[in-house]
Amino acid sequence: MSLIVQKFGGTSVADVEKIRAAARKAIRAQRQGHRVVMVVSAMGKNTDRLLELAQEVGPNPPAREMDMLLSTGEQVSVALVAMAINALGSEAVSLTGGQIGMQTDSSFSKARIRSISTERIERLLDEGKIVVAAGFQGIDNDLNITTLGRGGSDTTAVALAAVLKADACEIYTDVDGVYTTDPRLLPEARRVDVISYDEMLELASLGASVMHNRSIEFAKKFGVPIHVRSSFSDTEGTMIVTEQESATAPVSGAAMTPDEARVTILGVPDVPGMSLQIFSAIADKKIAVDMVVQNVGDGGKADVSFTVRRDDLPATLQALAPVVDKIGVEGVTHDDQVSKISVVGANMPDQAGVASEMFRALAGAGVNIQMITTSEIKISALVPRDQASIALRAVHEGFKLHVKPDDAKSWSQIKADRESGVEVETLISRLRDDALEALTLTGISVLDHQARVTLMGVPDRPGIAADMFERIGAAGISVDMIVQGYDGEDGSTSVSFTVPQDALEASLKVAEKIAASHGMRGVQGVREIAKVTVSGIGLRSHTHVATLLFETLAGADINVDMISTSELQVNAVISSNAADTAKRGLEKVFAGSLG
Ligand SMILES: Nc1ncnc2c1ncn2[C@@H]1O[C@H](COP(=O)(O)OP(=O)(O)O)[C@@H](O)[C@H]1O
Ligand SMILES: N[C@@H](CC(=O)OP(=O)(O)O)C(=O)O
Repeated sequence: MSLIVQKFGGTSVADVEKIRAAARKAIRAQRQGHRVVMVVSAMGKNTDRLLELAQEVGPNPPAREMDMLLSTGEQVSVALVAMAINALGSEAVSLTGGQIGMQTDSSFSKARIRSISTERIERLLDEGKIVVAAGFQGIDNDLNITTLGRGGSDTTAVALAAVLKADACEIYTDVDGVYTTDPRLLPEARRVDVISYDEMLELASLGASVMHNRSIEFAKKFGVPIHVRSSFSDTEGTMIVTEQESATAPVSGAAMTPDEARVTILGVPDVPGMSLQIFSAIADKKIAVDMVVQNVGDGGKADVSFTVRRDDLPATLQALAPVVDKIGVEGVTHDDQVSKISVVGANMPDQAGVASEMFRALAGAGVNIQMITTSEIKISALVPRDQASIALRAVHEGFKLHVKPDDAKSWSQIKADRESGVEVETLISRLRDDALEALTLTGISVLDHQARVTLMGVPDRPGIAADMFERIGAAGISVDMIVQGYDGEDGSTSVSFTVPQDALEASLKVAEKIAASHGMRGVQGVREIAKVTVSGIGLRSHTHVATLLFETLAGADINVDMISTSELQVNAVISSNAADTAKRGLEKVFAGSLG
């Protein structure tokens, strides 16, 4: 008998009528012959209300008590959903996270799942019951209640689908699928039939709140197909699977993270270990650092810029104060009026000019780009917050995301193309019962024979990045990593990018011309660099990967020139002659996580 996991988010159980509608969906699935496990979130905005209540009682509530409080939201809704099912004539049993045997670590408010025991659920299903499980919560070794982080019910659902080897995992929500961008922000956004795990993982961590990013890590790791669909209709939604919708479209989705803050540390001594000191001080405070750009400045000094969530800015500055004093920098600037706009596309690595197209779209809308980072399948630009909405619309329009690509495939076509279910079987056999959410790395690689070009004193105004990368593209040079920092002192920034070593001369020639036409300070070229890449699943949520990378490189006296991070990769550009040492060091450090 097939098994379906159905997850209902807060908006889908916001009132009694919606609870009844959710109950009817589960009953219908059961009457169609499926065994049904529901995962339910707290009603409507209940979690927000509980958070406000805690703040009213006093500042800085203990993390353990917060989880105790927040978990009550789900306890209310599972009981009501089970009652609704019983009232409609079917049998249901509600279970808390502890009762479904959801064992987590003890990181309150962001606990990771260790294991799930399925016996009780299976027994109840065998008895013909619908199991209504509380999303978002678990218990640690000491039976403390933990929560998985905001939006974590998606992760509960996908994890349950994985361990129960469910035939389907349906995420019911208030939109009828995944769109090319948040349809509430951009009504012209298009619903996609299919999106790949990699694309959804990046989009989810870049602001597409429709899915919790860790649920996609799970789905990718264990090959769980996810169906995102509407609670309020029966239309087919979006399938999140290994495959992507189009084999040619350079960009599949765009996202905005509105509340970001930028911090720039000016004049950091350009010697090994500096980044480590800076970022480990911040990591110690459990603050997630996002876009990291290190620009090689003049005279052996570097400017290090990064972004954090706007709420985390005060704590970040506090954590930095002793470090910057110790290492002796020239100054620290910050701006909490910035937003991040990102585009994501699995076909990006095969196509030149995607970055310049994004920069052109932003320039066309008069948007000034303050920072840029690129990685394998995403490009992010930091923009002033008051321009964020026009920036999102501009990139959505620029890449014609409202238009379905000619070669777009439907889920049924993709399914038909699949040879067999073998791949899923092998993935499921990788289930490890003791550390379901443990870090999984897929490789450590070195891309050697690269060169770096840096343009210094780049004027901080709209259109410069677009012009720069269009001219480089027109010269037939393919650019890999791009980073643009922000120094905020004299209003100029610097931009670095990597190219194959044999394209260095040509790149420098174009760069000199660009520098002359925009009155830039100068151009620097470095031959013999290499990009070291750690690849895996969910690397941004496993924040210690970047810290360990810095630590390992600093420990081997290796200086990091450029950095970029994404959900799939952490990249560091270093000198070619240090590449082997770096690779060996990293392989040793990450030995336990390499799959
Ligand atoms: N790319 C996207 N596609 C669809 N919805 C998105 C996207 N990005 C953000 N969203 C937002 O996600 C919302 C659904 O997530 P959420 O409010 O957490 O629902 P739930 O309560 O069901 O978990 C939608 O209403 C939509 O505004
Ligand atoms: N109730 C929790 C968990 C959750 O996943 O909710 P939702 O499914 O409504 O995003 C929260 O608000 O974060």
